[in-house]
Amino acid sequence: VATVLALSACGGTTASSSPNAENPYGLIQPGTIRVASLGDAKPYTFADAQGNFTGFDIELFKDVAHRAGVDNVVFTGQDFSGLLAAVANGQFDAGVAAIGITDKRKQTVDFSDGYLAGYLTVITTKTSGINNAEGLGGKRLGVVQGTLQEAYAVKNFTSANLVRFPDNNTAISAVNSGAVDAHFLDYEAAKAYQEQFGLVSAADIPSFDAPAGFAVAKGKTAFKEALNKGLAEAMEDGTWKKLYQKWFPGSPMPEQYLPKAEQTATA
Ligand SMILES: NC(=O)CC[C@H](NC[C@@]1(O)OC[C@@H](O)[C@@H](O)[C@@H]1O)C(=O)O
Repeated sequence: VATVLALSACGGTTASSSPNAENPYGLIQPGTIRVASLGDAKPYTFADAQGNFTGFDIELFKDVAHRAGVDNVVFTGQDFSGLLAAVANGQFDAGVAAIGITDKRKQTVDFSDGYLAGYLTVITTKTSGINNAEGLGGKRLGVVQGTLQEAYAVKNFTSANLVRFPDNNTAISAVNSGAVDAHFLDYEAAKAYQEQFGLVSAADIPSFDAPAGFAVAKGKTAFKEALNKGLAEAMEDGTWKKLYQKWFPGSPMPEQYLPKAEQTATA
């Protein structure tokens, strides 16, 4: 009996992560998708007043998961810097947090198809005197550890003094307290913080070559394909457009995620 118990215990923890008939997507817990996300990247993903995760990325993922046959999705907030490793080592089934798809990141995880392409934005106070990227020279610039903003700033804002933070909230607190002169984050999150704290935008850097995708552990092919199929359906039936207009009202809408019939024939 001891042997059988030992085997079943072992099977209960490791076997479930490899796909099989009962668990075609190789989920940690069959029937539930465990997602690593962020609590402070509003309106992409954030915890609302009731502590529930919501936002564009969250609602799109839940829609896609539903189309893949899974309605039980559990979100956990964590620092961005450890998020991809946590997905890669099987702590989570997916990572959903406006995560730009890059070749470097593909060394750690696989990604779904892209679902959002936009800008990286530098925000600052009205009195900092920073009005563009050149104005960052000699200034303290906040970045969240592990983001594309960090990589971009290291390469391009060489005369700025980079200050690394675990998340946006701590970086924005540092801007508001004067501990840093500016913060470098995603465009829509920057807009939300501008409205909340009266901050202003100093530069918008296009990041269309790294659209956001859902991160999944390498080798979870059936899961990744199910997510891609759901994404394509959500784009074609206008769900993507509805969510974009809900969460990013007034922002220019990238065409490539609209229903085919609404895409102007680009040359
Ligand atoms: N949630 C975060 O802090 C992620 C920050 C950063 N996001 C970049 C991005 O994916 O944001 C959504 C879209 O604008 C993408 O074009 C962009 O690369 C990154 O992937 O590193």
